[in-house]
Amino acid sequence: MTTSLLLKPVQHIQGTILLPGSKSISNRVLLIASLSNGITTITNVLDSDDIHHMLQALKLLGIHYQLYKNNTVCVIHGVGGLFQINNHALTLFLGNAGTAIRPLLAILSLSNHRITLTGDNRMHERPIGDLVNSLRQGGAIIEYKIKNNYPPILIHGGYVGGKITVKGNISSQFLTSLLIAAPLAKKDTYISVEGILVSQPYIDITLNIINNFGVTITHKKYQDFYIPGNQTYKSIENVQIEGDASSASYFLAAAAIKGGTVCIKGIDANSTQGDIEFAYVLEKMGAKISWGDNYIKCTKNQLTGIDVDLNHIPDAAMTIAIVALFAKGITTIRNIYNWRLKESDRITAMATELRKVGAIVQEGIDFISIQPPIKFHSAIIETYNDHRIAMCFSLICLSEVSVEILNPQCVAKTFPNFFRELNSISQYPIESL
Ligand SMILES: O=C(O)C1=C[C@@H](OP(=O)(O)O)[C@@H](O)[C@H](O)C1
Ligand SMILES: C=C(OP(=O)(O)O)C(=O)O
Repeated sequence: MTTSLLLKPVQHIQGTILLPGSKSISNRVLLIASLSNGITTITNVLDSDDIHHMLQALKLLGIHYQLYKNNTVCVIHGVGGLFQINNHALTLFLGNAGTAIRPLLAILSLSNHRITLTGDNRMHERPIGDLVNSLRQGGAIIEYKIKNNYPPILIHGGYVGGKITVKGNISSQFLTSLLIAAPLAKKDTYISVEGILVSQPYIDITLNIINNFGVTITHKKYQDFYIPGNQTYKSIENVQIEGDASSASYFLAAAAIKGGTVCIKGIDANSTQGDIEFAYVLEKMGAKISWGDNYIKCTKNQLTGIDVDLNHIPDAAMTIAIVALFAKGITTIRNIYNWRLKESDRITAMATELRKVGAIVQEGIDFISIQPPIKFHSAIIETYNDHRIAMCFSLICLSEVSVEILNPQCVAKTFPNFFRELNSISQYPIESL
């Protein structure tokens, strides 16, 4: 049965949001802490589906950890090397978490066993062939269980490193996965990136975390990477996860469209996440942004459409497509082909739903162009089981019409409390209370 959530028009936006931890950082730190040589205490861990899938997999792989404070604190007992797997024929279900299945594939290719990685239906449509090809170049034996290039996959191990190439144009998560595995490989690894590398700031997140766990990777302009093998990640006593910059985008946008002012706590200009750049894009569109120590503030102002390449911030870029509805003139978002390969075909999904609320939308293979509606249409929004479509379209309640969001629970992938948080900064007209 499909459930739905009706969001009534909001009159004003004002307040403070305390951000949950970053998905990208949480899953990387949980994995690397598990491979490290001691105990790591991680605070502000995100409590969401993507992280539960990683934690469940780590448990099945023999990692001991304790969770506290509603799963936001995790004490991990690292194994100081590869997983010590007792059950040699495991199946790990990873939902639709790209940040779980892809790095785990690379790490599990380093030891010998029979481990199947699988996920939900959409995961079986998300390509992983480029990563498998790179691992095979380094000796890995990996089989596709249903369809070539897609999960589920069966890993036999055999990966030793050496000279490999990886394609950069589909997902940066492939390179991230190779980088996380490389220090534990028997041989030194040389990775050469073929073609353009998409979503580059996520590589900085990876390099930064790897570096914090005591391993240095050298590279030339994100094209050629060198990683000595036979290394050990060194556990860190305490790691504090930054707030999630992609999740911040919805509240920054809400303020820009309908504020008042919203103060977002948990990130600032020093964030290691590329999606922090969203605030600068919003500023370019006209919003008033100010930065402080561990917070960003955004205040409403007249918004104007822009023409931008947002390849580097694909997740937060979706929120710009919604801000475009409230801006003067046309907004074009370019170089976003890989939107099509994520939780849904996000270019087609966004175009379809944006048209429902009255926008005139042009969709290309790698761009979307949005002309705002003269008058908003109240609509029932299909969310395609994509958390970001649900969170983006909830902002339609900042127009003069209500919006109904189908399957609102899908936000649990990265932000289970999203609607509660949005409500906490929303003020309603007296008559709708
Ligand atoms: O490495 C990461 O944490 C991520 C990288 C990005 O994916 P792509 O590199 O596939 O664009 C992003 O969309 C995803 O939500 C998280
Ligand atoms: C693309 C996303 O997720 P994943 O980490 O599964 O790729 C996302 O969160 O928008």
